[in-house]
Amino acid sequence: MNKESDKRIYVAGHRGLVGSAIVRTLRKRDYSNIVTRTHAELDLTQQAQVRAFFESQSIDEVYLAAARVGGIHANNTYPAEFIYDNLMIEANIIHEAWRAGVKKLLFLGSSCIYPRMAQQPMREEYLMTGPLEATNEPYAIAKIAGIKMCESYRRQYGADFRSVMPTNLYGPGDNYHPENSHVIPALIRRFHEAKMNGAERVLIWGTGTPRREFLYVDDMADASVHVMEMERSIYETNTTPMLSHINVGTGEDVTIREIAELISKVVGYQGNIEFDTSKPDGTPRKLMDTSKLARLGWHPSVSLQAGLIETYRQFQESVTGN
Ligand SMILES: NC(=O)C1=CN([C@@H]2O[C@H](COP(=O)(O)OP(=O)(O)OC[C@H]3O[C@@H](n4cnc5c(N)ncnc54)[C@H](OP(=O)(O)O)[C@@H]3O)[C@@H](O)[C@H]2O)C=CC1
Ligand SMILES: C[C@H]1O[C@H](OP(=O)(O)OP(=O)(O)OC[C@H]2O[C@@H](n3cnc4c(=O)[nH]c(N)nc43)[C@H](O)[C@@H]2O)[C@@H](O)[C@@H](O)C1=O
Repeated sequence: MNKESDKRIYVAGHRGLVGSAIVRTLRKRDYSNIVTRTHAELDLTQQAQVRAFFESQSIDEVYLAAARVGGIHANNTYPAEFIYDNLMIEANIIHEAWRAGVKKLLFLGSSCIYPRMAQQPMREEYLMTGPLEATNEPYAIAKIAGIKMCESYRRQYGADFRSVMPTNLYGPGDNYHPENSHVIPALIRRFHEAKMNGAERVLIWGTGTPRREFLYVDDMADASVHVMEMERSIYETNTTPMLSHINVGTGEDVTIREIAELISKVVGYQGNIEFDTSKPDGTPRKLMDTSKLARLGWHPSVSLQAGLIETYRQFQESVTGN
Protein backbone atom coordinates (compact mmCIF):
# COMPACT_ATOMS: atom_id res chain seq x y z
CA MET A 1 0.00 0.00 0.00
CA ASN A 2 1.63 3.29 -1.06
CA LYS A 3 -0.46 5.94 0.63
CA GLU A 4 -3.27 6.44 3.14
CA SER A 5 -5.89 7.00 0.44
CA ASP A 6 -5.13 3.55 -1.09
CA LYS A 7 -6.20 1.59 1.98
CA ARG A 8 -9.04 -0.88 1.43
CA ILE A 9 -12.11 0.42 3.23
CA TYR A 10 -15.23 -1.72 3.58
CA VAL A 11 -18.43 0.30 4.03
CA ALA A 12 -21.09 -2.12 5.31
CA GLY A 13 -24.59 -0.91 4.40
CA HIS A 14 -23.39 1.31 1.50
CA ARG A 15 -26.87 1.53 -0.05
CA GLY A 16 -28.46 2.86 3.14
CA LEU A 17 -28.95 6.45 4.30
CA VAL A 18 -25.68 6.69 6.25
CA GLY A 19 -23.57 4.16 4.32
CA SER A 20 -24.20 5.95 1.01
CA ALA A 21 -23.23 9.29 2.59
CA ILE A 22 -20.03 7.76 4.02
CA VAL A 23 -19.10 6.49 0.54
CA ARG A 24 -19.75 9.99 -0.92
CA THR A 25 -17.58 11.58 1.76
CA LEU A 26 -14.72 9.09 1.38
CA ARG A 27 -14.71 9.57 -2.41
CA LYS A 28 -14.64 13.37 -1.97
CA ARG A 29 -11.57 12.90 0.21
CA ASP A 30 -9.87 10.83 -2.51
CA TYR A 31 -10.11 7.43 -0.85
CA SER A 32 -10.08 5.29 -3.98
CA ASN A 33 -10.23 1.73 -2.67
CA ILE A 34 -13.74 1.39 -1.25
CA VAL A 35 -15.18 -2.11 -0.99
CA THR A 36 -18.95 -2.68 -0.95
CA ARG A 37 -21.35 -5.63 -1.07
CA THR A 38 -25.11 -5.55 -1.43
CA HIS A 39 -27.34 -7.44 1.00
CA ALA A 40 -28.00 -10.01 -1.76
CA GLU A 41 -24.25 -10.54 -2.29
CA LEU A 42 -23.38 -10.78 1.42
CA ASP A 43 -25.93 -11.44 4.17
CA LEU A 44 -24.25 -10.01 7.24
CA THR A 45 -26.35 -12.10 9.63
CA GLN A 46 -24.58 -15.22 8.26
CA GLN A 47 -21.26 -15.83 9.99
CA ALA A 48 -19.82 -18.16 7.33
CA GLN A 49 -20.44 -15.59 4.60
CA VAL A 50 -18.91 -12.78 6.66
CA ARG A 51 -15.87 -14.94 7.50
CA ALA A 52 -15.30 -15.85 3.84
CA PHE A 53 -15.61 -12.17 2.87
CA PHE A 54 -13.01 -10.93 5.38
CA GLU A 55 -10.65 -13.87 4.73
CA SER A 56 -10.58 -13.10 1.01
CA GLN A 57 -10.61 -9.29 0.90
CA SER A 58 -7.59 -7.89 2.85
CA ILE A 59 -9.71 -5.10 4.32
CA ASP A 60 -7.80 -2.37 6.22
CA GLU A 61 -10.74 -0.41 7.70
CA VAL A 62 -14.47 -0.94 8.26
CA TYR A 63 -17.38 1.49 8.62
CA LEU A 64 -20.20 -0.57 10.17
CA ALA A 65 -23.32 1.23 8.86
CA ALA A 66 -25.36 -1.91 8.10
CA ALA A 67 -28.21 -2.57 10.50
CA ARG A 68 -31.92 -3.31 10.79
CA VAL A 69 -33.21 0.28 11.09
CA GLY A 70 -36.63 1.91 11.40
CA GLY A 71 -38.78 4.41 13.20
CA ILE A 72 -40.87 4.07 16.32
CA HIS A 73 -43.59 1.91 14.71
CA ALA A 74 -41.16 -0.54 13.07
CA ASN A 75 -39.14 -0.91 16.30
CA ASN A 76 -42.31 -1.52 18.30
CA THR A 77 -43.82 -3.99 15.79
CA TYR A 78 -40.77 -6.11 14.87
CA PRO A 79 -38.72 -6.30 18.12
CA ALA A 80 -37.42 -9.80 17.37
CA GLU A 81 -35.97 -8.76 14.01
CA PHE A 82 -34.48 -5.59 15.49
CA ILE A 83 -32.61 -7.44 18.23
CA TYR A 84 -31.66 -10.55 16.24
CA ASP A 85 -30.46 -8.91 13.01
CA ASN A 86 -28.51 -6.21 14.80
CA LEU A 87 -26.80 -8.58 17.25
CA MET A 88 -25.85 -10.95 14.42
CA ILE A 89 -24.58 -8.22 12.06
CA GLU A 90 -22.45 -6.60 14.79
CA ALA A 91 -21.12 -9.87 16.21
CA ASN A 92 -20.20 -11.20 12.77
CA ILE A 93 -18.54 -8.06 11.46
CA ILE A 94 -16.67 -7.11 14.64
CA HIS A 95 -15.42 -10.65 15.32
CA GLU A 96 -14.48 -11.51 11.73
CA ALA A 97 -12.83 -8.12 11.19
CA TRP A 98 -10.69 -8.79 14.26
CA ARG A 99 -9.85 -12.35 13.08
CA ALA A 100 -8.79 -11.03 9.69
CA GLY A 101 -6.54 -8.33 11.20
CA VAL A 102 -8.59 -5.26 10.20
CA LYS A 103 -6.68 -2.25 11.52
CA LYS A 104 -9.55 0.09 12.36
CA LEU A 105 -13.35 -0.20 12.62
CA LEU A 106 -16.13 2.30 13.32
CA PHE A 107 -19.37 1.05 14.87
CA LEU A 108 -22.50 3.22 14.54
CA GLY A 109 -24.82 3.03 17.54
CA SER A 110 -27.74 5.36 18.29
CA SER A 111 -28.87 7.92 20.87
CA CYS A 112 -31.55 5.43 22.03
CA ILE A 113 -28.83 3.59 24.03
CA TYR A 114 -29.33 6.17 26.80
CA PRO A 115 -31.93 5.81 29.58
CA ARG A 116 -35.44 7.03 28.68
CA MET A 117 -35.39 9.65 31.42
CA ALA A 118 -31.70 10.54 31.18
CA GLN A 119 -30.66 14.00 32.31
CA GLN A 120 -30.44 16.35 29.30
CA PRO A 121 -28.25 16.90 27.39
CA MET A 122 -27.06 13.29 27.49
CA ARG A 123 -23.37 12.78 28.16
CA GLU A 124 -21.49 9.64 27.11
CA GLU A 125 -21.21 8.49 30.73
CA TYR A 126 -25.01 8.25 31.18
CA LEU A 127 -24.93 4.89 29.37
CA MET A 128 -26.55 2.14 31.49
CA THR A 129 -27.60 4.41 34.32
CA GLY A 130 -31.37 3.72 34.00
CA PRO A 131 -34.19 1.89 32.16
CA LEU A 132 -34.48 2.24 28.36
CA GLU A 133 -37.44 3.48 26.27
CA ALA A 134 -39.83 0.53 25.75
CA THR A 135 -40.62 1.15 22.06
CA ASN A 136 -37.01 0.51 21.02
CA GLU A 137 -35.44 -1.41 23.91
CA PRO A 138 -34.46 -4.51 21.84
CA TYR A 139 -32.70 -2.33 19.23
CA ALA A 140 -31.01 -0.29 21.97
CA ILE A 141 -29.79 -3.45 23.74
CA ALA A 142 -28.24 -4.65 20.47
CA LYS A 143 -26.57 -1.25 19.99
CA ILE A 144 -25.18 -1.35 23.56
CA ALA A 145 -23.81 -4.83 22.79
CA GLY A 146 -22.03 -3.38 19.73
CA ILE A 147 -20.35 -0.69 21.85
CA LYS A 148 -19.31 -3.26 24.43
CA MET A 149 -17.92 -5.58 21.72
CA CYS A 150 -15.69 -2.78 20.40
CA GLU A 151 -14.53 -1.99 23.94
CA SER A 152 -13.88 -5.66 24.71
CA TYR A 153 -11.83 -6.32 21.56
CA ARG A 154 -9.83 -3.16 22.29
CA ARG A 155 -9.20 -4.17 25.92
CA GLN A 156 -8.37 -7.82 25.30
CA TYR A 157 -6.76 -7.77 21.85
CA GLY A 158 -5.70 -4.15 21.36
CA ALA A 159 -8.02 -3.82 18.33
CA ASP A 160 -8.58 -0.20 17.27
CA PHE A 161 -12.37 -0.48 17.16
CA ARG A 162 -14.24 2.80 17.77
CA SER A 163 -17.92 3.77 18.26
CA VAL A 164 -20.02 6.83 17.49
CA MET A 165 -23.59 7.44 18.72
CA PRO A 166 -25.61 9.37 16.14
CA THR A 167 -28.70 11.35 17.05
CA ASN A 168 -31.79 11.06 14.75
CA LEU A 169 -30.63 11.40 11.13
CA TYR A 170 -32.28 12.47 7.89
CA GLY A 171 -31.32 13.35 4.34
CA PRO A 172 -31.17 12.14 0.74
CA GLY A 173 -31.52 8.37 0.36
CA ASP A 174 -33.76 7.92 3.41
CA ASN A 175 -36.48 5.28 3.74
CA TYR A 176 -39.88 6.86 2.89
CA HIS A 177 -42.07 3.93 3.91
CA PRO A 178 -45.36 5.39 5.27
CA GLU A 179 -45.30 3.40 8.54
CA ASN A 180 -41.82 1.98 9.08
CA SER A 181 -39.72 5.09 8.44
CA HIS A 182 -38.49 7.78 10.85
CA VAL A 183 -40.48 10.96 11.44
CA ILE A 184 -38.80 13.29 8.88
CA PRO A 185 -39.13 11.04 5.80
CA ALA A 186 -42.63 9.98 6.94
CA LEU A 187 -43.77 13.61 7.16
CA ILE A 188 -42.08 14.71 3.94
CA ARG A 189 -44.05 12.03 2.16
CA ARG A 190 -47.32 12.72 4.02
CA PHE A 191 -47.21 16.50 3.49
CA HIS A 192 -46.18 16.05 -0.16
CA GLU A 193 -49.08 13.65 -0.83
CA ALA A 194 -51.50 15.95 1.01
CA LYS A 195 -50.34 18.90 -1.13
CA MET A 196 -50.73 16.90 -4.35
CA ASN A 197 -54.19 15.60 -3.32
CA GLY A 198 -55.41 18.90 -1.87
CA ALA A 199 -56.05 17.23 1.52
CA GLU A 200 -57.42 19.55 4.25
CA ARG A 201 -55.48 18.00 7.14
CA VAL A 202 -52.38 15.97 7.88
CA LEU A 203 -52.20 13.65 10.89
CA ILE A 204 -49.03 13.58 12.99
CA TRP A 205 -48.43 10.67 15.38
CA GLY A 206 -48.46 11.29 19.13
CA THR A 207 -48.93 14.54 21.01
CA GLY A 208 -46.38 16.66 19.14
CA THR A 209 -44.58 17.44 22.42
CA PRO A 210 -41.60 15.03 22.29
CA ARG A 211 -38.33 16.74 21.43
CA ARG A 212 -35.83 15.37 18.93
CA GLU A 213 -32.39 16.45 17.72
CA PHE A 214 -31.93 16.02 13.95
CA LEU A 215 -28.61 15.81 12.08
CA TYR A 216 -28.21 15.94 8.29
CA VAL A 217 -26.70 12.69 7.03
CA ASP A 218 -23.73 14.27 5.21
CA ASP A 219 -22.71 15.86 8.52
CA MET A 220 -22.96 12.40 10.11
CA ALA A 221 -20.73 10.91 7.41
CA ASP A 222 -18.24 13.75 7.87
CA ALA A 223 -18.17 13.15 11.64
CA SER A 224 -17.65 9.40 11.07
CA VAL A 225 -14.61 10.00 8.85
CA HIS A 226 -13.32 12.61 11.33
CA VAL A 227 -13.43 10.05 14.17
CA MET A 228 -11.78 7.38 11.99
CA GLU A 229 -8.99 9.69 10.82
CA MET A 230 -8.20 10.75 14.40
CA GLU A 231 -4.89 9.46 15.78
CA ARG A 232 -5.42 6.38 17.93
CA SER A 233 -3.77 8.06 20.91
CA ILE A 234 -6.20 11.01 20.67
CA TYR A 235 -9.25 8.70 20.51
CA GLU A 236 -7.98 6.73 23.50
CA THR A 237 -7.08 9.80 25.56
CA ASN A 238 -10.62 11.10 25.12
CA THR A 239 -12.37 7.82 25.97
CA THR A 240 -11.78 5.11 28.57
CA PRO A 241 -11.54 1.33 28.14
CA MET A 242 -15.04 0.93 29.66
CA LEU A 243 -16.63 4.01 28.05
CA SER A 244 -15.33 4.44 24.56
CA HIS A 245 -18.14 5.87 22.44
CA ILE A 246 -18.55 9.46 21.20
CA ASN A 247 -21.86 11.30 20.67
CA VAL A 248 -22.63 12.91 17.30
CA GLY A 249 -25.34 15.55 17.00
CA THR A 250 -26.06 19.24 16.67
CA GLY A 251 -26.65 19.99 20.37
CA GLU A 252 -30.07 21.51 19.52
CA ASP A 253 -33.54 19.98 19.46
CA VAL A 254 -37.11 20.86 18.38
CA THR A 255 -40.56 19.52 19.24
CA ILE A 256 -42.36 17.17 16.84
CA ARG A 257 -44.94 19.94 16.33
CA GLU A 258 -42.14 22.32 15.31
CA ILE A 259 -40.56 19.84 12.88
CA ALA A 260 -44.02 19.14 11.37
CA GLU A 261 -44.60 22.87 10.87
CA LEU A 262 -41.17 23.30 9.30
CA ILE A 263 -41.64 20.35 6.91
CA SER A 264 -45.11 21.57 5.92
CA LYS A 265 -43.55 24.96 5.04
CA VAL A 266 -40.67 23.42 3.07
CA VAL A 267 -43.12 21.22 1.13
CA GLY A 268 -45.54 24.11 0.60
CA TYR A 269 -48.57 22.45 2.19
CA GLN A 270 -51.31 24.94 3.16
CA GLY A 271 -53.76 22.76 5.15
CA ASN A 272 -54.10 21.92 8.86
CA ILE A 273 -51.86 19.85 11.13
CA GLU A 274 -53.61 17.53 13.62
CA PHE A 275 -52.31 15.01 16.15
CA ASP A 276 -53.23 11.32 16.49
CA THR A 277 -52.69 10.73 20.20
CA SER A 278 -53.48 7.01 19.88
CA LYS A 279 -49.93 6.67 18.44
CA PRO A 280 -46.88 6.46 20.77
CA ASP A 281 -44.66 9.44 21.61
CA GLY A 282 -41.63 7.36 22.54
CA THR A 283 -38.85 9.04 24.53
CA PRO A 284 -39.91 12.53 25.71
CA ARG A 285 -36.51 14.01 24.88
CA LYS A 286 -33.08 12.81 23.73
CA LEU A 287 -30.69 15.68 23.24
CA MET A 288 -27.03 14.76 22.94
CA ASP A 289 -24.23 16.46 24.79
CA THR A 290 -21.84 16.88 21.85
CA SER A 291 -19.09 18.74 23.68
CA LYS A 292 -16.61 15.84 23.44
CA LEU A 293 -16.66 15.76 19.62
CA ALA A 294 -16.57 19.58 19.53
CA ARG A 295 -13.39 19.51 21.65
CA LEU A 296 -12.02 16.98 19.17
CA GLY A 297 -12.50 19.51 16.37
CA TRP A 298 -15.77 18.50 14.67
CA HIS A 299 -18.86 20.70 14.23
CA PRO A 300 -22.00 20.22 12.09
CA SER A 301 -22.37 22.48 9.08
CA VAL A 302 -25.89 21.99 7.67
CA SER A 303 -28.82 23.82 9.33
CA LEU A 304 -32.14 22.00 9.80
CA GLN A 305 -33.90 24.28 7.30
CA ALA A 306 -31.19 23.89 4.62
CA GLY A 307 -31.06 20.13 5.18
CA LEU A 308 -34.84 19.77 4.84
CA ILE A 309 -34.91 21.85 1.64
CA GLU A 310 -32.23 19.66 0.04
CA THR A 311 -33.88 16.45 1.27
CA TYR A 312 -37.25 17.47 -0.18
CA ARG A 313 -35.61 18.43 -3.48
CA GLN A 314 -34.03 14.99 -3.73
CA PHE A 315 -37.27 13.28 -2.62
CA GLN A 316 -39.10 14.96 -5.49
CA GLU A 317 -36.35 14.02 -7.94
CA SER A 318 -35.77 10.41 -6.97
CA VAL A 319 -38.92 9.17 -5.26
CA THR A 320 -41.76 10.91 -7.05
CA GLY A 321 -39.98 11.89 -10.29
CA ASN A 322 -41.59 15.37 -10.23
N1 LIG B 1 -31.41 6.75 10.43
C1 LIG B 1 -31.26 7.24 11.66
O1 LIG B 1 -31.98 8.17 12.08
C2 LIG B 1 -30.21 6.68 12.57
C3 LIG B 1 -29.37 5.63 12.21
N2 LIG B 1 -28.43 5.18 13.09
C4 LIG B 1 -27.54 4.06 12.76
O2 LIG B 1 -26.81 4.35 11.56
C5 LIG B 1 -26.56 3.13 10.84
C6 LIG B 1 -27.08 3.28 9.42
O3 LIG B 1 -28.48 3.53 9.45
P1 LIG B 1 -29.30 3.96 8.16
O4 LIG B 1 -28.35 4.28 7.08
O5 LIG B 1 -30.30 4.95 8.60
O6 LIG B 1 -30.08 2.62 7.81
P2 LIG B 1 -30.63 2.13 6.40
O7 LIG B 1 -31.76 1.19 6.68
O8 LIG B 1 -30.84 3.26 5.49
O9 LIG B 1 -29.40 1.28 5.84
C7 LIG B 1 -28.99 0.08 6.42
C8 LIG B 1 -28.27 -0.74 5.39
O10 LIG B 1 -27.90 -2.00 5.97
C9 LIG B 1 -28.18 -3.02 5.05
N3 LIG B 1 -28.46 -4.29 5.73
C10 LIG B 1 -29.42 -4.51 6.66
N4 LIG B 1 -29.40 -5.81 7.02
C11 LIG B 1 -28.41 -6.41 6.30
C12 LIG B 1 -27.92 -7.72 6.22
N5 LIG B 1 -28.44 -8.71 6.97
N6 LIG B 1 -26.93 -7.98 5.36
C13 LIG B 1 -26.41 -7.00 4.59
N7 LIG B 1 -26.82 -5.74 4.61
C14 LIG B 1 -27.82 -5.43 5.47
C15 LIG B 1 -29.40 -2.54 4.32
O11 LIG B 1 -29.53 -3.20 3.09
P3 LIG B 1 -31.00 -3.68 2.61
O12 LIG B 1 -31.82 -2.42 2.60
O13 LIG B 1 -30.75 -4.27 1.27
O14 LIG B 1 -31.46 -4.65 3.64
C16 LIG B 1 -29.11 -1.05 4.16
O15 LIG B 1 -28.34 -0.80 3.00
C17 LIG B 1 -27.25 2.02 11.62
O16 LIG B 1 -26.32 1.40 12.46
C18 LIG B 1 -28.27 2.77 12.46
O17 LIG B 1 -28.56 2.05 13.62
C19 LIG B 1 -28.29 5.73 14.34
C20 LIG B 1 -29.09 6.76 14.74
C21 LIG B 1 -30.10 7.32 13.90
C1 LIG C 1 -33.36 7.16 15.49
C2 LIG C 1 -34.31 6.53 16.45
O1 LIG C 1 -35.59 6.31 15.85
C3 LIG C 1 -36.58 5.67 16.66
O2 LIG C 1 -36.94 6.48 17.70
P1 LIG C 1 -37.71 7.85 17.62
O3 LIG C 1 -36.78 8.95 17.97
O4 LIG C 1 -38.91 7.73 18.43
O5 LIG C 1 -37.97 8.01 16.07
P2 LIG C 1 -39.12 8.35 15.06
O6 LIG C 1 -38.47 9.17 14.03
O7 LIG C 1 -39.84 7.15 14.59
O8 LIG C 1 -40.19 9.21 15.89
C4 LIG C 1 -39.88 10.45 16.46
C5 LIG C 1 -41.11 11.10 17.04
O9 LIG C 1 -41.92 11.55 15.94
C6 LIG C 1 -43.28 11.16 16.14
N1 LIG C 1 -43.96 11.03 14.84
C7 LIG C 1 -44.99 11.83 14.43
N2 LIG C 1 -45.45 11.43 13.24
C8 LIG C 1 -44.65 10.38 12.87
C9 LIG C 1 -44.65 9.56 11.71
O10 LIG C 1 -45.44 9.69 10.79
N3 LIG C 1 -43.69 8.59 11.67
C10 LIG C 1 -42.77 8.41 12.68
N4 LIG C 1 -41.84 7.44 12.56
N5 LIG C 1 -42.78 9.16 13.80
C11 LIG C 1 -43.71 10.14 13.89
C12 LIG C 1 -43.14 9.86 16.92
O11 LIG C 1 -44.36 9.54 17.57
C13 LIG C 1 -42.01 10.20 17.87
O12 LIG C 1 -42.52 10.94 18.96
C14 LIG C 1 -36.05 4.46 17.40
O13 LIG C 1 -37.06 3.51 17.42
C15 LIG C 1 -34.70 4.10 17.00
O14 LIG C 1 -34.70 3.55 15.72
C16 LIG C 1 -33.77 5.25 16.98
O15 LIG C 1 -32.65 5.16 17.40
